[in-house]
Amino acid sequence: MSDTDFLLAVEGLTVSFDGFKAVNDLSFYVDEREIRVIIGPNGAGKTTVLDLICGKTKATSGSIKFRNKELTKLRENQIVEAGVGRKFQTPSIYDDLTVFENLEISYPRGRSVFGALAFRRDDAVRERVQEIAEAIFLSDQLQRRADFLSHGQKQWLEIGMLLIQDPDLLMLDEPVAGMSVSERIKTAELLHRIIKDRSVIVIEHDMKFVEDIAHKVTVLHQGQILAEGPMEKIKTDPRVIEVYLGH
Ligand SMILES: Nc1ncnc2c1ncn2[C@@H]1O[C@H](COP(=O)(O)OP(=O)(O)OP(=O)(O)O)[C@@H](O)[C@H]1O
Repeated sequence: MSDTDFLLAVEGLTVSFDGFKAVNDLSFYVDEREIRVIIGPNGAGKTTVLDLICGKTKATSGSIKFRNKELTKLRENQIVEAGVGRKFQTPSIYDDLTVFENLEISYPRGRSVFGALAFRRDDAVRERVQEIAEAIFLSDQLQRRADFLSHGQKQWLEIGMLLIQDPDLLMLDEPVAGMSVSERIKTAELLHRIIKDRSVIVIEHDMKFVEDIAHKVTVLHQGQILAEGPMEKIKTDPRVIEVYLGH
């Protein structure tokens, strides 16, 4: 297949579990600096799509090109190194560490194998932690143990732990589940700010939040695309209302 200008090009992607095609000949394309939201009923294949992109699940057939690099042949850690970050539904932060420490341990390991310039790196790490903490609304919580944070703050911290690795594509599975209204608004703000130099794919069920963030919405149904486009169009699409929004 030819090279594309898209950040992510998914083509003919299929995964079959014991003959059941959870994702079935799926193709979609994500632009640079785009927020793409994937919606659809339970079991539509949304989480499986993210699992395929990050290499947690191997495709049966099809292609996933990220900056024209084929991801289906790579291992999970190679996909992370290529610049793809993934946040799962349940936070995987270290409860007994502070916010600072959680961010610090997520800072990507330097290329200097011998630890040269370590003291300069420390400064760089501190600066970067500070910068990320500000972006995720936690700069006044740096010395707080993570288990004392609110549910929403924990979600932000985990986003911060991915952001500190500076991924070009960030994938979030229901990031605002369980958040208060004001936390949801701040999360939308956060996403709009971080796409200055990356793209984001979000799985979401909260339609108000989808409206606030999505540049484009992809509606999945039975492992295939039912509809795709801006939210204003998706909202009024009779097929989407029938299988999802109307419920
Ligand atoms: N490892 C697996 N083995 C067998 N079946 C699987 C596996 N992973 C997912 N499935 C099936 O694939 C289908 C799609 O699941 P998936 O979790 O991707 O849906 P979803 O759209 O994310 O749903 P939800 O909104 O409920 O999270 C489901 O029928 C699920 O049972």
